[in-house]
Amino acid sequence: MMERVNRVALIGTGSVGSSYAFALLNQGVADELVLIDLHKDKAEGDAMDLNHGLAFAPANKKIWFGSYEDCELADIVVITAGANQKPGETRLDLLEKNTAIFKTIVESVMRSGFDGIFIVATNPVDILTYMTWEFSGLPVNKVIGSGTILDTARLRFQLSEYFNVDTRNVHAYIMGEHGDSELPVWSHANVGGRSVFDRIQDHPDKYDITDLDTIFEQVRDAAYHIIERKGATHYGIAMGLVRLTKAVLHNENAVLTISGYVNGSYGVDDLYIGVPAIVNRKGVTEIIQLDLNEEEKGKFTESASILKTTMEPVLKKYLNKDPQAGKK
Ligand SMILES: NC(=O)C1=CN([C@@H]2O[C@H](COP(=O)(O)OP(=O)(O)OC[C@H]3O[C@@H](n4cnc5c(N)ncnc54)[C@H](O)[C@@H]3O)[C@@H](O)[C@H]2O)C=CC1
Ligand SMILES: CC(=O)C(=O)O
Repeated sequence: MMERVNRVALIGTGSVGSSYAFALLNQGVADELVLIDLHKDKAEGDAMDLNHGLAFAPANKKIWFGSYEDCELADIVVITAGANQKPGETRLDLLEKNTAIFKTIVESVMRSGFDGIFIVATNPVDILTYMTWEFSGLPVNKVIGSGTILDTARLRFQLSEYFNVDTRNVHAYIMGEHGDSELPVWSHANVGGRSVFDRIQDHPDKYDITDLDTIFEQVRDAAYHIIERKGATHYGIAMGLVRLTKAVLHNENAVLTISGYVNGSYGVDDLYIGVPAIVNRKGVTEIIQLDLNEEEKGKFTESASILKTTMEPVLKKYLNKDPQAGKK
């Protein structure tokens, strides 16, 4: 019996989108990839360019420049379209213009008859994931934001440099807003199974607990540092999005820090926010409830409250909804 081919539709082939398409092709993850962008020439040019790499790709794939009708048969629609931060701008500053863009995009995707999984990366990602869920009418498990997947990868990298251990043996999460109010979950961070606190105590000559603050600042502010230098960040998030795509298409039950719908856990209601979650072919099947310490709980609640307050104007304007109303 022939296995059904899987299809990813990518909306937005700018820096993040085209890097994602390139990484997806190189890792041989999707059978079909359709590229869609308001700037049609860019999407068409990318499709042509990527097709010229097929001879060197791990498997034969189909890539084309398409339209919203192609989303009907897509397993996943990845959205990386919209404005990015200019130097000095925060992610939250992008809310108004990107919500307007998302309304058009998500409604166009849904008109095609799409019934797959949305993966959202555009900023502010937590709020735009919420808006995608509302605009689409799909169940919460089928709408996923990249959340703190990139921040978690940045934290693992910084810790791996500090402790001189392979990044893949460092386990630590960033939770909360993908943005300035995010938090490191030190209480569950470990290197090769040994907690970061124990590891620091094991080598007091080399390590100091106060260095963790500097490590976190580097993670939280990484996007600003990169944007100052080259105008955008795209490779890290592109690889994070491929990781998420693979978790869905390969039904992995992978634990990733994504922007998931939280309604009751972590003391938060009716919000998309960065949390560890189990991801498989159905999307997000479980938000993992960690035992955060008091300081972490406080920071998570504060981050959630910042997101709620920030999203108030778009909830009112587009959905006539009061974000403080709580549980649905
Ligand atoms: N979640 C994360 O961790 C990260 C998120 N981002 C975000 O990703 C988004 C994209 O960033 P870049 O790729 O650097 O921007 P970019 O400006 O290079 O690309 C944006 C693309 O969106 C397209 N677009 C705009 N309106 C559209 C519409 N209505 N329909 C279809 N396509 C449309 C543009 O033509 C352009 O090709 C930004 O919001 C950025 O902040 C960036 C890095 C990391
Ligand atoms: C731009 C952005 O969201 C990031 O690199 O984290």
